[in-house]
Amino acid sequence: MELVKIRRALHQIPEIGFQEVKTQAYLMDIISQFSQERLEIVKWRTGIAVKVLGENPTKLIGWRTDIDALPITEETGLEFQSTHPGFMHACGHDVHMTIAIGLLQKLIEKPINDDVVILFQPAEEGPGGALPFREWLKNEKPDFLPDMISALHIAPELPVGTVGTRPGLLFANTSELFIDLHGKGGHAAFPHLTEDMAVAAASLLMQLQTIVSRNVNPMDSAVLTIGKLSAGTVQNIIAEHARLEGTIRTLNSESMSQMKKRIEAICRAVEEAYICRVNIDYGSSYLEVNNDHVMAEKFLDYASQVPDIQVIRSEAAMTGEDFGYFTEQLPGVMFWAGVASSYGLHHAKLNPNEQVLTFMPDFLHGFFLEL
Ligand SMILES: CC(=O)N[C@@H](CCC[C@H](N)C(=O)O)C(=O)O
Repeated sequence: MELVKIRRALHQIPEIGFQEVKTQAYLMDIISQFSQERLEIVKWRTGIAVKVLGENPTKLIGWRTDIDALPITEETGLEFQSTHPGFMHACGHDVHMTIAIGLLQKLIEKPINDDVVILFQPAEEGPGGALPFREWLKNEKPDFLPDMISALHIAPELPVGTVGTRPGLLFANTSELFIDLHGKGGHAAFPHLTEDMAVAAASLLMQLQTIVSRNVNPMDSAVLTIGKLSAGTVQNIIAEHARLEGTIRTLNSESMSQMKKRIEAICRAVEEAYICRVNIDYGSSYLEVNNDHVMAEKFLDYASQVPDIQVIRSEAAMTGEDFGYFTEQLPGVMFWAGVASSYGLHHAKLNPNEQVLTFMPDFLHGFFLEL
């Protein structure tokens, strides 16, 4: 199968978490074109689990790919750009899925001893598919729950052919953050008769930015990003509603609770100061990704012996990944795979180099032989 063609087809139909209907149908169609002799397939919501039976299995090896996209309007200008206005595979999950398809093909053509399950998991960007998928496998399809699991994430800043990971903590603990402010709006000419939620939100945004610099231990690490701020309706009406949407990232759950306490205290103070109601919703949260030491070292060792592959020991990053729910209960390893794009993850011009598709399935097949 031509992987570039598959990646481009998937790139054209980006869908957000739990709406990956066309994506699931497309993947099912591709999977149905393979010899079915060694395959067992189950669907879970918009996801799929495909088991490839091995020659002489002693364990079930898992590979996870995420399948969802982001609400971003693509600006790459590529001939195969998104056909879904306002949505884009801006985090590389189209590349992840294609690599998984390539791996599936390799495993069918050259079965290994062990069984392998490939999980096509929805909703990584939100609200999180890993935890409910894991629980469903445990409760409903225990034969599809792997004994160990691995996954990759594209890294635009790394050259193609470079892979990197580290034993232990790789990615942060995350929580989404949605804050709504409600007050009395009114005519732009009579501010003294209103409570302006645009001003309250602006003040709140600035105060939230003091949490990392003033409340978090400088020897620890944390991020509080407000990615979206909206207020009001038109230019000459004082806003009665404002909304901040963001994310909190820490390296452990204690720092996460401490940051939430400070957010709540600041919101209470804003309520008082700006005479309004402030409602906080933490949306979904992800556990940190903790790589199993043995698997990560095995991966680094293996990769360092593969010709034309450069290996780095990565730093931990404040990225979030619901793959953390797999590493919570299973030995697992996640790694970065370079795709040399001048625009990064979550950017409307992200353009991963498709060269990665030419060797990654083989590389993973080789890694599975080492496990
Ligand atoms: C790999 C990656 O970019 N993951 C996302 C996960 C987002 C989780 C959630 N929606 C949040 O924003 O907290 C990331 O932004 O790191």
